[in-house]
Amino acid sequence: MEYSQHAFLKELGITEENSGLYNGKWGGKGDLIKCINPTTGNVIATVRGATSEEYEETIQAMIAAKTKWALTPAPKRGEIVRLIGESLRAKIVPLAKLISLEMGKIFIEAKGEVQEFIDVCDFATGLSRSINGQVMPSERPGHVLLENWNPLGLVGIITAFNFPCAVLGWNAAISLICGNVQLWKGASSTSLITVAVTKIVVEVLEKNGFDGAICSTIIGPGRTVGEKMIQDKRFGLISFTGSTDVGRRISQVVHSNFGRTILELGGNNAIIVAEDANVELALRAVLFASVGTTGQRCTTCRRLFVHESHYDAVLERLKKAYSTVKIGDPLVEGTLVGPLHTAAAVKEYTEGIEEIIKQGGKIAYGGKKIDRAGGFFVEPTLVEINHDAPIVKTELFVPILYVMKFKNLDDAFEWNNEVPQGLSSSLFTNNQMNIFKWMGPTGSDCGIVNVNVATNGAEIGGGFGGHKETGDGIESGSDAWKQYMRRSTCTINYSTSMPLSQGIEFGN
Ligand SMILES: NC(=O)c1ccc[n+]([C@@H]2O[C@H](COP(=O)([O-])OP(=O)(O)OC[C@H]3O[C@@H](n4cnc5c(N)ncnc54)[C@H](O)[C@@H]3O)[C@@H](O)[C@H]2O)c1
Repeated sequence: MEYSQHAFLKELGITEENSGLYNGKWGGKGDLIKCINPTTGNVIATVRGATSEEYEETIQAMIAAKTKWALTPAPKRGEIVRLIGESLRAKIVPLAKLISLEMGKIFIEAKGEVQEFIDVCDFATGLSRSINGQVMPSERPGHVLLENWNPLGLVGIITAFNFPCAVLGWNAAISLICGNVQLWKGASSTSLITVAVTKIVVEVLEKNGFDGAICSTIIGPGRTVGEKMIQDKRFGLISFTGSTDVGRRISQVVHSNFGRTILELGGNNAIIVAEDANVELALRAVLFASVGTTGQRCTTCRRLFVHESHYDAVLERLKKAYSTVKIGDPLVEGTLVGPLHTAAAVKEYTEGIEEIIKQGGKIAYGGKKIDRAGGFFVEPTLVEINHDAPIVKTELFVPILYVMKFKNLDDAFEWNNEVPQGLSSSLFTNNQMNIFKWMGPTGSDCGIVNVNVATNGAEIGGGFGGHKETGDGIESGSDAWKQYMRRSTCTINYSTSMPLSQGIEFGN
């Protein structure tokens, strides 16, 4: 085991063998999970997952904790979330190192991921003093018509491997100020990060006299623990971040029980470089958006549409940029591209390359697995291919960028929208007519519609989410909080008469 080589693990309370369940107390009597370092392929440490009995115990602990938390005034809940943000600030370096070590993204991006959680905590703290309902004019004399928002109760949060810390934050910070108790299931392959983040969060709750079960965590496979969660009608919301295939299953199960979901699923994001674009700006954005996080962001740029007047130059410049990108250990300064997360992802990459060639694609740069002492490394890859090749319409969760030429901007808009996914999209242009068209009804059909900015790297103040097969619901900023609460419309009669709405006279 590599455990002893990484001194920062101790600062996070990680040991060689860790408990994978927290519900007010630590447990975990289930299967042993070996946590792998994708840079070396070696085991870092182990986590013991939870059993079915422990799942039920956890739900009972959450139910027991729910009323006190729901009755705690929202600004007080906001103060707890602020303190969680402070604790994350204090641990940002070791936590970011752990994210690099276990997930594989470079340190600077890992630090940004923890910062994102901190930012959402700040946002949610402010929000805890401003979540509000409307007061509407009543049509009846002596009546008040208003809406009131209450907590949902139990919220299930299931997250993906690629943002093993921030996605919890997007959900948890908002859900907590809304008065819910939560059960978090992270991806099994990032279990050490789940344990470390849980320790930081629950320490704040316990120090401040709250039951740690408010933020429960369960570690285990999707097909067992995840399935239990989605079939459990006691959850008022299942917020799921992950692949479209799993999201489809979750949608079917939860919605068949009339449950509520937030589904943040796969993307297939495009950047369009128009004839009048600032090409230098676009090139910088494309590089970050296509090779950043080794192509494993939901918002990674996978399709690049370049106006024919810039096509050859852009492709040449990209080839050059790709050839200078430093690939290696994500914890070493200067590395820009770390490993893929798993051996399975390397297989997805090599099989993807074979399929691309079968479908007429031409490898313009890269295309090969890198043999590097046990690690899961591949070359970031540029491909020339037709916009409507079937593979272009799927999400390969690896660093492969399809580069395509267009003549008319309207065609590029149409191609942006022709895929089943609808997460993020960017247009590089200096023409205001293009900008407003891009944002309007005949423009991009995505949830994130950018101009002269990359497809990735969203700010937390805006609502984050997509459309079509990317799922529904938004997380983080804007009015995402409404999804974590139950709206009630309340009519209050403060008169001594009983007028009916719509002017109905009943039995008078
Ligand atoms: N739209 C977004 O905001 C967003 C953000 C991050 C990642 N993603 C997407 O996530 C995917 C990559 O992540 P991944 O490989 O971890 O995804 P995944 O779908 O394989 O797993 C996600 C989570 O679902 C759990 N799970 C699996 N089967 C389940 C089941 N039957 N019931 C309940 N839970 C189950 C897993 O254990 C894991 O915790 C990509 O498609 C990416 O685009 C989307």
